[in-house]
Amino acid sequence: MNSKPIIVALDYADQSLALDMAKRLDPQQCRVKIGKELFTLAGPAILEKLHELGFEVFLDLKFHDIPNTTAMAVKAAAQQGVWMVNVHASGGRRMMEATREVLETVAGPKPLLIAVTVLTSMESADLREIGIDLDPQQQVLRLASLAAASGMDGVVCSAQEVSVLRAQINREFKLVTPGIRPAGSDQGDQRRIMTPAEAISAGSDYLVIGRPITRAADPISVLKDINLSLG
Ligand SMILES: O=c1ccn([C@@H]2O[C@H](COP(=O)(O)O)[C@@H](O)[C@H]2O)c(=O)[nH]1
Repeated sequence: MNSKPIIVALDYADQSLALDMAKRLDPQQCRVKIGKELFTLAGPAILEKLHELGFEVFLDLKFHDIPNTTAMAVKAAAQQGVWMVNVHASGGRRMMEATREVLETVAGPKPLLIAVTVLTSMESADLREIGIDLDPQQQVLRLASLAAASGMDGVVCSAQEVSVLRAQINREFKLVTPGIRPAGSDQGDQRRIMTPAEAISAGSDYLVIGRPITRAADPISVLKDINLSLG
């Protein structure tokens, strides 16, 4: 297990709430993630503020567009100094390869480039409705193998697929898993879930956790307990 596997999802409708939470968190204990809601509200300034607080930031905008547009968006993210950025694997090989190639033109440290496979909120019935007659695990395996062949550093998947992926893909390939729910916490809109300790023992590299921490009465003690549960 890496020394800092938790990524706290700062999903807030107000940047001051996100920054208040960030100031309570310790950058030695976790990384943070900015998603569509907060980035749309606050823009790149929020990244700068989190960097000033000492955090490594996962910019979770899940880019999905034609190759040139996606590559330029990834380049812009890299220029903001983010630690991790992602695209949708379903954008295809040429799109992912374009994002890998564009990072070669960026000076300085490069972000981890990660592809989203099947959203953790989706189950078989959701896939069927969009014309995919595979179960989530089969579709995750298919997209993860395409992502690896297209030069990605890893994938977003659910922890439920991690042990199967670990058996097939090299150890350096990062497995980033949202849909993490400590025992007894509300599942909400997530469908393919696992507890933090189960996800780590299955082989997840990074656990993305939002509401179970940020909506808790005492977020810092929840984060501490989760870190302790990982051993
Ligand atoms: O497949 C995916 C990809 C991204 N996410 C993001 O992770 C967090 C999870 O938040 P919780 O509150 O712990 O459910 C959220 O920001 C999602 O946008 C995901 O859940 N699943």
